[in-house]
Amino acid sequence: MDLHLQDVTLVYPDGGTTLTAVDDVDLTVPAGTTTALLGPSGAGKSSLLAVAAGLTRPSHGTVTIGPDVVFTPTTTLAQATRVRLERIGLVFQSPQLLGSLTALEQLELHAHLRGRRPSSLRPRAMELLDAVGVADHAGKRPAQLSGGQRQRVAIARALVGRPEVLLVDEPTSALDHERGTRVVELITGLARETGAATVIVSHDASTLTTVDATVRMLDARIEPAAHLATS
Ligand SMILES: Nc1ncnc2c1ncn2[C@@H]1O[C@H](COP(=O)(O)OP(=O)(O)OP(=O)(O)O)[C@@H](O)[C@H]1O
Repeated sequence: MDLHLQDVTLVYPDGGTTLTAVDDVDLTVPAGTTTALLGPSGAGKSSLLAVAAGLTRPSHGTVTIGPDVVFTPTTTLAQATRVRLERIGLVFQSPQLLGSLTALEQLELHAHLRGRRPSSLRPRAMELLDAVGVADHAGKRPAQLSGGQRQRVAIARALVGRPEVLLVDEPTSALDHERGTRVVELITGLARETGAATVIVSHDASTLTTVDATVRMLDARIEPAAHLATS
């Protein structure tokens, strides 16, 4: 399903005044494609991702997945949580894995919480761990994995619920250039395979050689940029 943000504005209270973190943004991400969101610190990238994820209600505008308007200024916390659980995969800057679970168990628990049938969980979880190149480490806990391997487990975990939308915040910030490029390549490949409309927030344009489109945020607004994949 396509992800569509329409006329999205996000205003934070800021002491006695307000701060507009996202200002009237329109963004469409077609199903199965990856859009990179670039821009300087403070431009509003994480704020826009938080609105797309239903973690923050937009002050104005709507977020749509396929034909369904999912987030508006009046969406309740319960409604937003349900949409996030059922339709959206999130990967945060730090992988946020549970210390006591193995890599395989991280995925199984995640899928279970999203109501997937137990019989289908393990094969799908192993398939995804294999796709991100950590199948050999399925029985290891986070402390036994490298930073890059933990990031890969987090990406696999976000996809195990078969989300229609995948939102990834700074996946390469802790990685060197080569590993960062490979992680972006992995995400764009998985987006194509699974059909997830994917957004990657990044500081590092040099790792984004495989994305379908890139847009730049500046001072809370978005400006269209070149299609990297064809350049
Ligand atoms: N919870 C909040 N309350 C008030 N202001 C906020 C809040 N979160 C972010 N801001 C402000 O909103 C603006 C946009 O912040 P945001 O984190 O979205 O930018 P960013 O582009 O993701 O930056 P970075 O690349 O440094 O993560 C900044 O001016 C920031 O100070």
